[in-house]
Amino acid sequence: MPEQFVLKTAKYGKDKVRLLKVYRTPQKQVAVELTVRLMLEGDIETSYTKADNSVVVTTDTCKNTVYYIAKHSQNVDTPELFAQELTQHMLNHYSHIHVAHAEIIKHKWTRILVDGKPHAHSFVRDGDEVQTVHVTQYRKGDRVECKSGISNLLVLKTTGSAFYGYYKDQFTTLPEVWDRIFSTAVDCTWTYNKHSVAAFRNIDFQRVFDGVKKITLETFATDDSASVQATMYLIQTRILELFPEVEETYYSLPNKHYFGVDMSKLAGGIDNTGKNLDVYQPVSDPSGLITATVSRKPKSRL
Ligand SMILES: O=c1[nH]c(=O)c2[nH]c(=O)[nH]c2[nH]1
Repeated sequence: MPEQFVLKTAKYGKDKVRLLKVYRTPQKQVAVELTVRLMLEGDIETSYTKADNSVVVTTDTCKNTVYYIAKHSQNVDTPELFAQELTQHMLNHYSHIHVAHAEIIKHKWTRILVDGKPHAHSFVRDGDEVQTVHVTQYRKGDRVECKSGISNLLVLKTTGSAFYGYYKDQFTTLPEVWDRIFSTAVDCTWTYNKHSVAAFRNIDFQRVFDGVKKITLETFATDDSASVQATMYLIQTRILELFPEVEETYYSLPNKHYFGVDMSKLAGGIDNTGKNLDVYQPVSDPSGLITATVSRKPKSRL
């Protein structure tokens, strides 16, 4: 190997391992559909630098392991726990693997309501959003890190959003508005501050997920929004206030613009402005993109 080069990072595994797990009881059945990426790091350098395959736990084995753990786990419905069971298995079985990552997308299947009651074994895809999880487990210190999230949660409000008072100079053409459409596709993640395996597995992940989604939707709906930035920060601080086990939140909100259609030259002139504005054109690009990470302040040392 040329002496002047160094292998700086190396990580490999299987991506897009898709599975449906069904838990059956006489009363009802539970369906969980996941897409899994399982990635490994460790003493694997020589497989890259010396064509030494003896250190390679094959990506095919990674795929088999996902199905093996899914077969035996009681926790596939809680992707954080299932992910940690995957990473634990890899660290237990392969002594030269020192870091394992399980990234999971949980697809939405909601029970169909029949006469108002959730059906025992039939489901509908009733939203575009997915639940996301990235668990990283380190052999060193038996440490678990977890980033849970929601992706592609589409929302829109038709009033209760303004944008004015922003910085203006000769490059500014945007008109100020006191009432506009606000629409976005929420992408967010949050991390937990419990890093030992035992403490991690005691977190009520479903409660946090439900709470984050509720805060996101209710704050979006009710905040008299001064900007995407201000509404986003309000959501993030409310999450940190309600869930002490959450250390940090990251939000990424595209500003999906809806502009009023100019009808002044249509059919002799139609007023679609001001109080008469009710026909909009969705403009998919370009779109604003607002992001922020909000975390707890480090505790000051006494
Ligand atoms: O909420 C907003 N934040 C911005 O930073 C911005 N910029 C822009 O053109 N429109 C908006 N809206």
